Amino acid sequence: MDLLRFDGRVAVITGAGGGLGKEYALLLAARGAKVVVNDLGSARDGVGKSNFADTVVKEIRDKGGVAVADYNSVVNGEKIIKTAIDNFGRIDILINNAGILRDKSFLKLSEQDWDLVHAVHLKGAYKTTHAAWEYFRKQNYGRIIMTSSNAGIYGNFGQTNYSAAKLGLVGFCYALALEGAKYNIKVNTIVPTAASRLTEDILPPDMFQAMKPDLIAPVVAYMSHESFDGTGHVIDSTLGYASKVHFVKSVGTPLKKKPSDPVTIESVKDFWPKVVDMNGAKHIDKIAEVSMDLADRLQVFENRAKLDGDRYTYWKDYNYDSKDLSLYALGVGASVLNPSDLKFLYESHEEFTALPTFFILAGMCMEAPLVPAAMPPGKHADFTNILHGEQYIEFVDDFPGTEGTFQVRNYVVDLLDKGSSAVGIVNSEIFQGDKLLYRTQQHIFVVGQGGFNGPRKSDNSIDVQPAPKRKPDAVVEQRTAEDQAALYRLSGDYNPLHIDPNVAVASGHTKPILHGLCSLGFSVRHVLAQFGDNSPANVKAIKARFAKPVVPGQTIVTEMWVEGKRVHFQSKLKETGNVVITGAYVDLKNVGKVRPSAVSASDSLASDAIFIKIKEEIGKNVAKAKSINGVFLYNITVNGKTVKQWTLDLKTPEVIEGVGPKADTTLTVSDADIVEIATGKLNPQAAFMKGKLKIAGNIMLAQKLGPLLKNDAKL
Ligand SMILES: CCCCCCC[C@@H](O)CC(=O)SCCNC(=O)CCNC(=O)[C@H](O)C(C)(C)COP(=O)(O)OP(=O)(O)OC[C@H]1O[C@@H](n2cnc3c(N)ncnc32)[C@H](O)[C@@H]1OP(=O)(O)O
Repeated sequence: MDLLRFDGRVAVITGAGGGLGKEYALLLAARGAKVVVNDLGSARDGVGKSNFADTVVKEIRDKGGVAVADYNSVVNGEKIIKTAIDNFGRIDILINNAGILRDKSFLKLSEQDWDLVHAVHLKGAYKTTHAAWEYFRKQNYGRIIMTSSNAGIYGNFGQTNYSAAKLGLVGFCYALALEGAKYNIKVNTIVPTAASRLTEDILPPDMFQAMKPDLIAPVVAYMSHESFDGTGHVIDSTLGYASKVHFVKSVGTPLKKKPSDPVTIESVKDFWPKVVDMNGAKHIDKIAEVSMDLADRLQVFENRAKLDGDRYTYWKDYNYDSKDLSLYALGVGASVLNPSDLKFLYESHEEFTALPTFFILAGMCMEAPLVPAAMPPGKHADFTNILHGEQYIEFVDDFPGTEGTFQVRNYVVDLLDKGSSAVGIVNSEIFQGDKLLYRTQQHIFVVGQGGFNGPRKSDNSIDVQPAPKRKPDAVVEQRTAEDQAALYRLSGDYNPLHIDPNVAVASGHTKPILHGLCSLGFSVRHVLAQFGDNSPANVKAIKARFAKPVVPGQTIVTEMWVEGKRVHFQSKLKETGNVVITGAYVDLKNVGKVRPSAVSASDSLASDAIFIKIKEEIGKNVAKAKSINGVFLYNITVNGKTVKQWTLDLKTPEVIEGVGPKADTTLTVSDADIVEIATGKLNPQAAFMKGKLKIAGNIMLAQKLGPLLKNDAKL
């Protein structure tokens, strides 16, 4: 990297007779700047005189640098700037470093102590800066450094005068940075902690030794360089470390429940914990954003109150298109390895459609803090303590299409007190124009925030239903991927609990957990494929409770029971046996053919059809395929005796038992072709491209079968 040089630049450094100022002067001079070494030469209380500046100038000159000494007080800042102009004809860099202390506890602090400290730090910086400003503006170039202090930012006992002046410099820097922006004048602030005349008997001796000013000088020099583009930054630096400091503002709260309520001293008291709750606090960059931010929050508040009086209500628009559907389907485990999933993944598929659970997303209200706002005084809800407890969706009109815009009304219907925890019940109604398409209900479990004497039950709650006490009618298992939550979150639930290990641990988990809706998406796919003809439009309603967390990578085992048009289900983890979804059901319009759960029914049917044809072609007896956990076992028999046996392993983590191409679709479309592919007479890729074959899964199956069957045909 090229050295950052200051050739041709003139720097004025106040208080440069020792400590930090001296280091700045030495470093800038060594890199080619002409330097005005200003120092009044007094002790740290501003009393006395010495010739420190000459010593520094000599050191610079001895090393071949260019410098002049200046003994004016910063209170006469214009004289210091004149020294630069008289000697070097210009000024490019101004480092306001001079300072004094008059430390006393506030009771003993005199007005003179106050004024003197302000005169040197704040007024001194004003005087030098004001004098330099006209030059900076004319030449369209300037670099200004203010010097603040941790005492100003955090306050320090016995330094009320100094703390006030030092924070004043931060405000000065922020405002001046705005005024200088269009003239290429960058104004920044250093918050140094270093060994200097100001700190020598304040810091412990060991620390005093380690806090060398020369570790801070490069930071200040960089911020003074022409390549430095930042402005309005406050940079804390010590011990060779630097960090940015800025203010943050809490999310805050309206001080009333509804817009029509008055703000009273009591309501302020009630809402105070939310006023000072710093979870989700953010930095605001510009003064204009303060009012914009407030307007946004008040808008949410107004929206919340729309239509529903006392309820916390929030209206929003929700847009989606085919890409959202495919991304969601991938997030809940659909895969091209599973031919019957293609219609959820491929927008050109002739049956392309959304999974029914996709539509739950419109009702998820991540952007408006509905449950947090509904919490009673002294209780709070945020991403560190909420868990998705239950979910319901009910389609009341036609199944929605593959793209659209909805108008969504979300509101909290009840806040339940479960003793140690709270449960917020959030209803959503999803409209297109005036038409209600469907509704959802979420139970948001707020860990540890109960005990506010609220109701335990709600008439508005759509409750889970226990599964029958008999062996399940079907079981489907599917492993989730390690990256499942990382993929699922891209559908809009960016709760860090699902990806950030630190947040997960802070919320009491050992690692990030899967979104409840992701596990639900898996299980509902299983139910749909098993009993719903794999047709989302066949679904009327879905309900589930998330009983235990799932970790990405675990295997979801969905157990199903058919009772009329209701398919009860529960989901277990294969690895632990834990039941993770309970009391769940899918209400169907029509229950499809009930398929045996142990065999991948549709794949088996497709391959059976192939075998019948193969039998005709090769004149051999081919036994029916059997499937054990997705591995097909085929027997070639001659005169009742097995002469050859082979397996076709369709099992991948993503292939689901019980889900495959619909047998009838497959066979009517490509019956003869499959045989031709299997016996190597037809190139499946070409057939697919010509649109002759529509279901890619058959191609996969035939491709795998082809070589095997060819060999078998030779028997
Ligand atoms: C603001 C923006 C909104 C966005 C929301 C969604 C954001 C998402 O990113 C968040 C997620 O996806 S989190 C992941 C999915 N959820 C989970 O993993 C939760 C799993 N469940 C559990 O751990 C426990 O059931 C647990 C901890 C929930 C409860 O266990 P326990 O404390 O042991 O409860 P228990 O003693 O059994 O019961 C106490 C009372 O609570 C009711 N209850 C239990 N589980 C519930 C649940 N899951 N949902 C709703 N209510 C539940 C019980 O019925 C009982 O009440 P009562 O005595 O009145 O019957």
